[in-house]
Amino acid sequence: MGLDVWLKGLIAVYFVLDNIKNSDLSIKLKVVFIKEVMVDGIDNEGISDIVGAVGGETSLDPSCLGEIEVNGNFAVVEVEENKVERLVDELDGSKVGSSNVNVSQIQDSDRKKIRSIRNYIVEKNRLVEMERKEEMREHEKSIRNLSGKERQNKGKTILHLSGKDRGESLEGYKVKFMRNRKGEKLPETEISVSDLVMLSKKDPLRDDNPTGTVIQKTNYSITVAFKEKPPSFLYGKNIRMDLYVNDITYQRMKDAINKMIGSDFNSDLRDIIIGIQSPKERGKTDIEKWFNEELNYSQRKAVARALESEDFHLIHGPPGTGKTTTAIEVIEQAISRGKKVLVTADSNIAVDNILDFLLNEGVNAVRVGHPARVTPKLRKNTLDSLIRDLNEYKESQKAREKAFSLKEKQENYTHPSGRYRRGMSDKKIKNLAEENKGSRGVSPKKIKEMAKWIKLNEEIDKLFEKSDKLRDKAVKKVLENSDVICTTNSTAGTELIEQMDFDILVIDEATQATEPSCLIPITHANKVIMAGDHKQLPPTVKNPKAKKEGLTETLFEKLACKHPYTKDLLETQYRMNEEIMKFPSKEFYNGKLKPHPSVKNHTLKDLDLELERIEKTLRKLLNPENPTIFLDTSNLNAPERTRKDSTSKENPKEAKIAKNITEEYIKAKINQENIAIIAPYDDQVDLIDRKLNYDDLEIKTVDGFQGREKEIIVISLTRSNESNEIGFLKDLRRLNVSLTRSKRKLIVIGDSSTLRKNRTYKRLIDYIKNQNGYYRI
Ligand SMILES: Nc1ncnc2c1ncn2[C@@H]1O[C@H](COP(=O)(O)OP(=O)(O)OP(=O)(O)O)[C@@H](O)[C@H]1O
Repeated sequence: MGLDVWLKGLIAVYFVLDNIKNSDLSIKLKVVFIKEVMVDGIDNEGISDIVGAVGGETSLDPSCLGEIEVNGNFAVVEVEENKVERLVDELDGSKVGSSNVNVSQIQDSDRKKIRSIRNYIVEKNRLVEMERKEEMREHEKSIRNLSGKERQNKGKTILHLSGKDRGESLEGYKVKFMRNRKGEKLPETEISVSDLVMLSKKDPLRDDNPTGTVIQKTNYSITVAFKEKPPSFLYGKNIRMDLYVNDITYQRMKDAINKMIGSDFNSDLRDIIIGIQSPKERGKTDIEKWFNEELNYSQRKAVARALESEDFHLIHGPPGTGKTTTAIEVIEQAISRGKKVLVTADSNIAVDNILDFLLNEGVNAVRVGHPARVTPKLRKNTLDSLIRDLNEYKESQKAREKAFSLKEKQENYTHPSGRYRRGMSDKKIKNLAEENKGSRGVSPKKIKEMAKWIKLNEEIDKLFEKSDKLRDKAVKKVLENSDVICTTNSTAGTELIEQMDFDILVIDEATQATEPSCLIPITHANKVIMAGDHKQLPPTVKNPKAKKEGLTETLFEKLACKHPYTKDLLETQYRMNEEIMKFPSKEFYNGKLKPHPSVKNHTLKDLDLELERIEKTLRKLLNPENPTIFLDTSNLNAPERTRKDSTSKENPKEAKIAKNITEEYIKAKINQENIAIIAPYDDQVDLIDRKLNYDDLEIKTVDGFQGREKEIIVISLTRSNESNEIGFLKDLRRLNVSLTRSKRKLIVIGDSSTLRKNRTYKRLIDYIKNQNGYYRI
């Protein structure tokens, strides 16, 4: 038996059956030390592409490879140790399939770390994909289960449209859609400016139907911008428009997750996110000048500590404590230290809110995003608008216009299609034309025409290329000259800022964004400051399994729990009367909230109500000097009910009470804009909404009212049943949001016998009783 042994390390063992000659069995045992290399930058390539690349691009035999594990855009490949150097040398920078890859050896000490990164990437991609599929499923289900007409009645579809070409602009190729019948108004619809829509002719489920963004809407027309040239069927009749799912955000989340393995991601930030490293010790920052002199102690402390931190800092801002105000000071201080700042939030509204603050402070900020999704008054600050003033952009437009006019001219000549081309190359056609010759049965005249077409085409291509380059230059100029770039988390994944790096990223409303969503801007950042409140509602996740498995746990919350010292609590609130504040402060913020003196004792009394107009029996209840009221319906027999096919709840008697209270206040000359009615359930909101008809009165779900405030808030808790079920009222973050929206008066309507079974609700009722605000009806 011949035995060869290399005993450098005992990792892989090959048994090679050797010299099998009749019964003379010889076993050659070869022990090979195996190393791992990382192949980073693959796109859709798989194991066979990697094996193929080793065979094709290197001088190695692929049999030197062991196990290959592909994850997203990287792969970990086992290789015989003595081949590692050659593999890295020869494959690094070359191609695997159609991707250029970086190849590096994985050091033994890095192996554990890489496993953690790999697990994180696989896990987060899985959750994002679950959620993406859920959204698609919901959309498809609705299209399958409802007729076009039914969807139109629900405001999700518009039927019988016909498109008109409205040319090309920065927003893309524009098509204006109107009803087939001239002059017919559009039906009432949810589809509005900035929505993504899908257009179809016969089958709204075809996956090649074009999608675009609504850029303008009137009573008679909707104009949509398409990124790609739209198909001509849109200019026919009976086109259908459906509200669609925005898939690009999911793609960007996955791209950001996959980037965590490569050099594109700051490794300290990555390791903290993944949980294998702790945030670093802070430096020391002296702040000589405050941009906002009114900042209170806890806000100043948070600003200083945010500037001092090396990697992550969290500003925990309970309701009305000035999270955004504090974040603005951080940004201004950072700019004054010569830093470049990226500011994001999950929603366009939140980005516009912080941009508005910044512009009022005179900060040089630009908004990146589709102008249709930006508040009209801020549109002049969008990138699209700012580049228009630059010569580069003007030149780019000129080149584009010229290209289009050449395209028109081109139509006069014969297109070198298969029929006339007959296998001839462009060069050959041009040569023949110069020599005034025909060929392959094509006349010299046709050859000349085709040559002209080809030359024009070359000119057009050059013009488009020039136009794109000039436009890119203009974009770069605006972005480089701005101190701050504001955009949504999702749009931080746009190619416009792909190459940019920022010293500091500020994410506002960070507890409303999923972790994968925050990763998109973090790929550009060296340090991250997040403002949010994890005691309020988390981001909405539709897939119940993804929710259960952690997609609602935000990065803010994860870091706040794991590294509490990275977090500063803002303690002074500028919204609620002290009596309204006390209960949520005790329950959710360890009693740390303090009312600013300007709000501590404010009540409805300051608003000059005409109380004599309020019905006598209700005067005590609506008493302006009493800030918190609980109206108990337990003696009233006011049960909840469930609509057919609905998972939501409604409570007609509570709806009636909410209506009466609100109308009494309106009678007493409270401005409608100062009141809101909120309820945890959609169906209850809908029921109340149908009972009241005031233009400026807001009736919203609790979730939809997060981040907002009113002088008076009426809450209808809705649940009332024999089994004392309170459903998703059990999520106390929802209770926290409900109780912290009002400035001067909070009226809670609910059935104490159902609610009291939950200890927190019981304490709430007892607290209001103690404040003399409890009434049984
Ligand atoms: N130091 C301060 N002095 C005076 N007013 C302040 C101060 N800080 C914040 N405010 C005021 O408090 C209000 C809430 O501030 P801001 O919008 O920054 O809070 P927020 O925490 O982001 O709000 P929300 O809880 O609604 O998300 C604003 O009207 C703001 O001007």
